[in-house]
Amino acid sequence: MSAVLEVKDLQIAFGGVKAVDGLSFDVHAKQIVAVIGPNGAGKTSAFNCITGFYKPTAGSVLLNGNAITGKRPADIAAAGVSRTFQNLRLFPDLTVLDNVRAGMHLYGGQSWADAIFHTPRFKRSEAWYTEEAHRWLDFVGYTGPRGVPIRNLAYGQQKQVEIARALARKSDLLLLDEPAAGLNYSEKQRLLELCNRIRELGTAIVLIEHDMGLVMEVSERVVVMNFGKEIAEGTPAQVKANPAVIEAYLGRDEDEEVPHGDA
Ligand SMILES: Nc1ncnc2c1ncn2[C@@H]1O[C@H](COP(=O)(O)OP(=O)(O)OP(=O)(O)O)[C@@H](O)[C@H]1O
Repeated sequence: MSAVLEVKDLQIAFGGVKAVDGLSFDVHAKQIVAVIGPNGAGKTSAFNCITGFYKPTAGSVLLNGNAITGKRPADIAAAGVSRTFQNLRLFPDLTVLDNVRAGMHLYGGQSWADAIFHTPRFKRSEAWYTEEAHRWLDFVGYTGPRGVPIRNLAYGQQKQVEIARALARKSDLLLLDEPAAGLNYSEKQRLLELCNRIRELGTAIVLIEHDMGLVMEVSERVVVMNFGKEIAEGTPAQVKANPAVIEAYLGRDEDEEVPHGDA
């Protein structure tokens, strides 16, 4: 079976800094791949290249065998890539429901005329968007209020809504940038279980994550970056035992976790 995502020798430089310097990995349907590495290793820059927020200096990105390298973020999203952000990017004044609905208009098929004249087609599809939004909020296990502005919610709830919004696009590939950051223990457990249910939908997941307990439990493969370079790739067990990985984390910042911890 061909890969959902193929990243080949991806590179991006900012002035003299090679933020990503030769990253290659594949992700297949129903696979969860983690990208780990110390702060500043280049993980988010890699996500930004894959999703079109940055134009790679070299290398290629293929989605279901088709090159999406350097395309605009909206085109890459429409092609089937959804993402969440390290610092949430929701519309703070829109309601929970409208934030999720906003994620769906990419593939809505409504015309301006439908929207202006509120045609039956428009009303039908608006009702459908609302139903779908509720369905995805249920799917992620969101139990908070749905008609209030998102800015009123606790951080963990906002993160759930961001994942619901990404899922509502029904993409083949979901990129999660530090989904466990700021979550408490039980929220992390629910996230782990959610990742497994997303996998069952047939969606491929790539996650950047510092919580090594979560990474080791949820991922099939782990890609390790340090100073822009890919220093290891393998199963969680292989990566944990890799001397280059242990070395990279020993030179880490105080607040980073070591991959052989079970936290
Ligand atoms: N837009 C940019 N302009 C200049 N330098 C950048 C830009 N984006 C990233 N960098 C640099 O690229 C390097 C990699 O940063 P990046 O944010 O990708 O790392 P990261 O692995 O995601 O780190 P963290 O775990 O802290 O989020 C860093 O040195 C960073 O300062």
